[in-house]
Amino acid sequence: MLENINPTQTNAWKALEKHFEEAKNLEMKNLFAEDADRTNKFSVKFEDIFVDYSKNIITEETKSLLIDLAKECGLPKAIGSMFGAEKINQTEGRAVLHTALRNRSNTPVVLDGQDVMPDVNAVLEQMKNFTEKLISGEWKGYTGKAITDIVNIGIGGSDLGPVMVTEALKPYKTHINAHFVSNVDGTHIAETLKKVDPETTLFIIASKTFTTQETMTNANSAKSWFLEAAKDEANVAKHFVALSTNAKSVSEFGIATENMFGFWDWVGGRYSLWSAIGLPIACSIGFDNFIELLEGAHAMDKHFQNEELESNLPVILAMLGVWYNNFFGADSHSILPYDQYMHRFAAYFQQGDMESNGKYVDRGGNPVDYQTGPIIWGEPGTNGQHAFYQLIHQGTKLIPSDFIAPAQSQNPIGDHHAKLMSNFFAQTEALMMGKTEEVVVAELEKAGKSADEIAALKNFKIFEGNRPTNSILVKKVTPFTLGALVAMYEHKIFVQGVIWNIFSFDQWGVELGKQLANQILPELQNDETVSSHDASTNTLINMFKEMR
Ligand SMILES: O=P(O)(O)OC[C@H]1O[C@H](O)[C@@H](O)[C@@H](O)[C@@H]1O
Repeated sequence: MLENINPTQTNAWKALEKHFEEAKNLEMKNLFAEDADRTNKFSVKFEDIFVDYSKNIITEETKSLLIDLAKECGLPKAIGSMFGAEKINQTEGRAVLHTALRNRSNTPVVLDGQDVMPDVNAVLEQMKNFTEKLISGEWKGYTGKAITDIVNIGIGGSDLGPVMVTEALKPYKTHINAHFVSNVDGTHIAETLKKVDPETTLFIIASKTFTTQETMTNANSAKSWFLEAAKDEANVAKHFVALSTNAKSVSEFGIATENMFGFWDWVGGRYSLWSAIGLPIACSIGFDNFIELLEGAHAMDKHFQNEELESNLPVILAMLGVWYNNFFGADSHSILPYDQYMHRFAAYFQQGDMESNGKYVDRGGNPVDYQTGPIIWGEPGTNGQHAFYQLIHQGTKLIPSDFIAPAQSQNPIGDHHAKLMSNFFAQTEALMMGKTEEVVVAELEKAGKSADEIAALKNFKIFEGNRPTNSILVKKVTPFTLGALVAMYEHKIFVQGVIWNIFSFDQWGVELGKQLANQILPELQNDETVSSHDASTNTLINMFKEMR
């Protein structure tokens, strides 16, 4: 079990507070000037991933105190508890075993006296058979045609992972086209159905609980649309499969048990792309590539489990995050992939991180008196540069950022990649080095500005610099590397949850809105004036009824 340790009461935290009083004035460029070996000291190479974290406001002392904090908060034991199948998702009484889904070494993972690996392998085998039949065209639709399109209907963890990965690995795409419907807004399903043909489309209904309003509504609409063409209910079996832990509701929906791909309550929704929820990924990039994705994640799992904390990637990234979040007061963290295919990566980790660590109650059940999970955001470079980087460079907020880029482009056209990468390198350099008054003035003089003009302009053109970044350079975004990257961020989130003394694997915060929506829905289904809510909500509902 995870211990209940208030991080702020540890010796390491107190030492960090003291250390911060000096460290907050450190200038990274001076640290580089003083130590030629800095990048060597503050970087890790793992497989085809190079993480340079030397552009952070840290010294060796900072790092060692952060590692002390991790130890004092019981991190090594907590890692053992997760991999050891202890029920560390305490508020739901569940183990946290997404690592078992990609346990390619197949060593037993024993939960409640039973090895879960035979079940994991059986579902993988079922996924393999299905994927191969679908891709080869052996699986036929109701008119005897092969399937060309899949539509995944799911939301949150049953959507974001598969979307992110199928986009990131598009260069590995088979001829199967993958579509994703998540929003209950009818537009999402309507626009998707315009693109597909009922004879050649397979719907994958993805929902861990199989009760989620959005997914069930979209699934029913898809079924009606399909039956308009296919008529006979018996045809549903050829065009609908389910990914779920809830066999009963799946069969009530009309999907045969043999077309259901199961997983277990020890797989959290936002950690489920490695499970049956990954079926659209396997259909989209082929089963062998899906296995490569699992292999990459497994390699990172082993690194996380076995590597010393000092050179352990998820631990380092997590502790840097704690440094900025809790000592510098940074309230957000941006993820900036310089890879167009990774355009949903930040969105994916918005759920991964914010649903895991957006909590104010500690493991003892009491409100925390320190900051927990940051706001996660980001867009691909270079688009972000022309949108929000202004604020990262010259705003009043400190925004630690992860820059991610592949050395090899999947589309090496002309000098596109060199240009993209020149921006990747330039941005982190600019964020650290800034631009001094001296340089600004010299530039303005060179441009022929008068002394008055220079005085009026110069402050706007100065960049303070000293803005922290991590650079994550990978050889190429392959299934293996992507798997490793995703697992790296997953474990980073786990480490931070351990430090912040919160439960990272429940998500009670999504319940209240759902409950209230369920109460409001019947009120929208008649024309009566509503008066059961607060004045604002009543006015809005009644206005809606008038306007519709
Ligand atoms: O797969 P399901 O059960 O449809 O849940 C979809 C999503 O629902 C809620 O928003 C949360 O519980 C998420 O974690 C989950 O991913």
